[in-house]
Amino acid sequence: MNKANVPIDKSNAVIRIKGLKKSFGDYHVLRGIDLDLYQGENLVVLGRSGTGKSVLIKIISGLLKLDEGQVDVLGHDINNITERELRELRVRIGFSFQNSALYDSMTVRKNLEFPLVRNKRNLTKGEVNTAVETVLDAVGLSQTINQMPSELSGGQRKRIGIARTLILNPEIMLYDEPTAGLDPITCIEINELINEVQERYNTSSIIITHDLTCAKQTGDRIAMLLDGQFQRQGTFDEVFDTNDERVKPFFDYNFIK
Ligand SMILES: Nc1ncnc2c1ncn2[C@@H]1O[C@H](COP(=O)(O)OP(=O)(O)OP(=O)(O)O)[C@@H](O)[C@H]1O
Repeated sequence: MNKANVPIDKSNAVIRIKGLKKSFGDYHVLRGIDLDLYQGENLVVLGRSGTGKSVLIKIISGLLKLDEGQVDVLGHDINNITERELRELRVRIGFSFQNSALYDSMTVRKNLEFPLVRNKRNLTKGEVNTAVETVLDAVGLSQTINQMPSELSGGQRKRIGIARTLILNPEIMLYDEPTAGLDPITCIEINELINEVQERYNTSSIIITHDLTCAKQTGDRIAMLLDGQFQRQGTFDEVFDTNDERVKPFFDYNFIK
């Protein structure tokens, strides 16, 4: 699969992180993170379990306080922001969680309407319907509109979860292990969807994954978290062109060498 040729604006960082540190007691998880996410870019974050990828996402979305450093998201200093500004900022960020976080007792339509009705109260019924239909078309699942989540496959649930975040037209997408638990063909379809979202919605995304096929297919740039810092950054081939024993096993395991 060829990655879409989406223009990336390197003069415009939608997320700018400088010298970020975060510890829990004596455990120094993030030890001086520097990272920019550029407008239009898919940035893949790799790292072993427990290296702090989720902590990083939680800090970016204001769910966790940082200890030291500077984190700017869409022009807001996340450490100096009111609760109201933070709520408004979060609407501009789409989260795709591992478990898709759908409401089991609601149809696909109701699941998609929910964030819209909660965040944009003055929409007409017709506008809500159009938004639901547009976003379902974008994820290729128009036919599921009246189904319950329990009737969908894992891959379809993942798509509906992504549709539910897209319905608010986010500027930034944060994907937490988007292909975890899916079969290889569905993984490739989700990778393609991530690229379609980048193209169609003009989003800038951080994709956390252990899946190097996902990294290779979706990432314009790869950043690898090692010992609390992004010590390797670049294209997929640049990051893995190394004999570093902290890096090589990732590649060898994923591609069975
Ligand atoms: N609220 C918290 N209180 C104490 N320790 C925490 C807290 N949140 C995270 N940690 C610790 O920080 C470390 C990094 O956790 P994090 O969930 O970010 O890892 P991760 O890189 O996302 O791992 P995985 O790939 O397994 O999801 C872990 O050792 C975890 O136990």
